[in-house]
Amino acid sequence: MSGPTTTVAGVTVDTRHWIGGARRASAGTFTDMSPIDGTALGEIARGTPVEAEAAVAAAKEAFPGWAATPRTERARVLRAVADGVEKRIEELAVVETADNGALLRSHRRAVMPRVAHNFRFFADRLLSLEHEDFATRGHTNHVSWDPAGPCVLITPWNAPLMLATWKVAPALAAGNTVILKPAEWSPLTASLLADIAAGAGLPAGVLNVVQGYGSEIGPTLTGHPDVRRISFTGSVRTGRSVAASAATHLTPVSLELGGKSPLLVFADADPDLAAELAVEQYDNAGQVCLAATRLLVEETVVEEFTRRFTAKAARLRQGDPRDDTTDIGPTIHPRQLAAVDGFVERALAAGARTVVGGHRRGERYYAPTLLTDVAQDSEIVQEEIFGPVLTLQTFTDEDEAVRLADDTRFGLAATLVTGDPERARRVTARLVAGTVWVNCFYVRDLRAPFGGARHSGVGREGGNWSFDFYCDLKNTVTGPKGWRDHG
Ligand SMILES: NC(=O)c1ccc[n+]([C@@H]2O[C@H](COP(=O)([O-])OP(=O)(O)OC[C@H]3O[C@@H](n4cnc5c(N)ncnc54)[C@H](O)[C@@H]3O)[C@@H](O)[C@H]2O)c1
Ligand SMILES: O=C/C=C/C=C(\O)C(=O)O
Repeated sequence: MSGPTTTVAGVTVDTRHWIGGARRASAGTFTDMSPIDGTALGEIARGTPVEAEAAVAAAKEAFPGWAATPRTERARVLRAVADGVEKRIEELAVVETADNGALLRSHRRAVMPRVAHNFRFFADRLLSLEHEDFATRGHTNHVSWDPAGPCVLITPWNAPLMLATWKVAPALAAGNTVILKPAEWSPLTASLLADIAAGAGLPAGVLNVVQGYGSEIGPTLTGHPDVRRISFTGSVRTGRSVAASAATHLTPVSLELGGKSPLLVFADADPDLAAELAVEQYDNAGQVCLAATRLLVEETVVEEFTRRFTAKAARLRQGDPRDDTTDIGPTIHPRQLAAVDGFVERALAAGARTVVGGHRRGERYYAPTLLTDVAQDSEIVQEEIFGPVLTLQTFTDEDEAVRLADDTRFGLAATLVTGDPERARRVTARLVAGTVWVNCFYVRDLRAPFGGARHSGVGREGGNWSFDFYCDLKNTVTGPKGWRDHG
């Protein structure tokens, strides 16, 4: 099992780093376990600062060539990567499910197609990047997006390849080179991406993948003087240390962090839609940064809402994520399960009441849970749990709804269910959130900005915002005499 490759669900995955267009081992390894049943999937190269340095050096060396590659050629290569992903959707899906325990049917139908779309979208966007030129007293201002340099991209385990490629694609499109550091609980699809990118003709050193524990290699990457951008998705705590480390060289950082988003259900809402959207929050066993985990329901409809919610929740099937009839899979790691359990135990001890669930199912699964009788300032309402645990609170009017919704340190997303468009406009304007969904959830258009307010993050990615982040914007001012008089 400690060879240079491992076989997962019939797919061969190289377990070494990918640096400068070659595979490279480390002296040590770590064991990658499947959340489905705890089987060891492989011994993964455990990066040290030596490999992290080598990856930055490779990215630095490859940068001038890739930056000078015409946009059309960069776009062509990224589209070839998208084609490569599409050819291997089944393999990527089965490996990702083995590695992070999210539903196989979602990986097949939605997530891996989205991975391909990430590449195709940013390839297209690159070719349409245009700013108008502005004239100032006869001078012309021309804005260009220059490649910035090596980018460090650090990603979490809850949607490994989707979140990695959401950064890798725009960073590469922009003409940068990349050092990708996948999460240690789900490193496998990043290694497959390296194979796919190489097969698509991405030159050596343009994409590098270094595996290992964040605490062991993260600081070398984030505090490196040759790194020009850092994009991080993960917890608030790690985000803070990434930002502190980036400050050493004033490296610009984009942070997509945690959330504790509200779902507001007004009395004028379609009751079935409200319950449907609420139950959707158990997707991926609640391990979704955007999840609306705080159900805020107008008092007059809370009984009906609870009845419908409970009926729908009772129909959810929890079990093996490879089974097509499963709705909710395992928690990523027994340590995460213990953390979820701890949150619920403490909430119950503080007086919360269980409406649904409230317990483990064996060593790897946590039952979908709804708790009520929770205080606004309690841990269960204020802290991100990252498990299938929702809280239910009521409000009596719009003001109280907004006050409760905005009263955490987060601001990633909010979902409203209402039949009144005027109310939707009023409430949306008062919510602190990077994304507000009205009568829907999780609909994503890559042209839109994505990110969070307050502790949910810094900056926005998506559409041109991604290029604004990954590029050094340059304004060129040309004098009124133009070129003729200056030879
Ligand atoms: N806002 C978003 O877009 C978004 C999306 C998905 C997940 N998340 C958040 O991610 C969290 C769950 O993911 P997680 O548990 O993997 O997060 P995490 O912060 O523990 O780890 C994220 C990544 O950071 C690395 N890391 C750890 N220490 C580091 C250090 N000192 N320097 C550099 N890198 C380091 C890890 O190895 C991993 O690759 C949740 O808080 C969730 O809300 C946010
Ligand atoms: O769990 C978090 C999911 C984040 C989603 C995105 O970043 C996206 O859809 O691009």
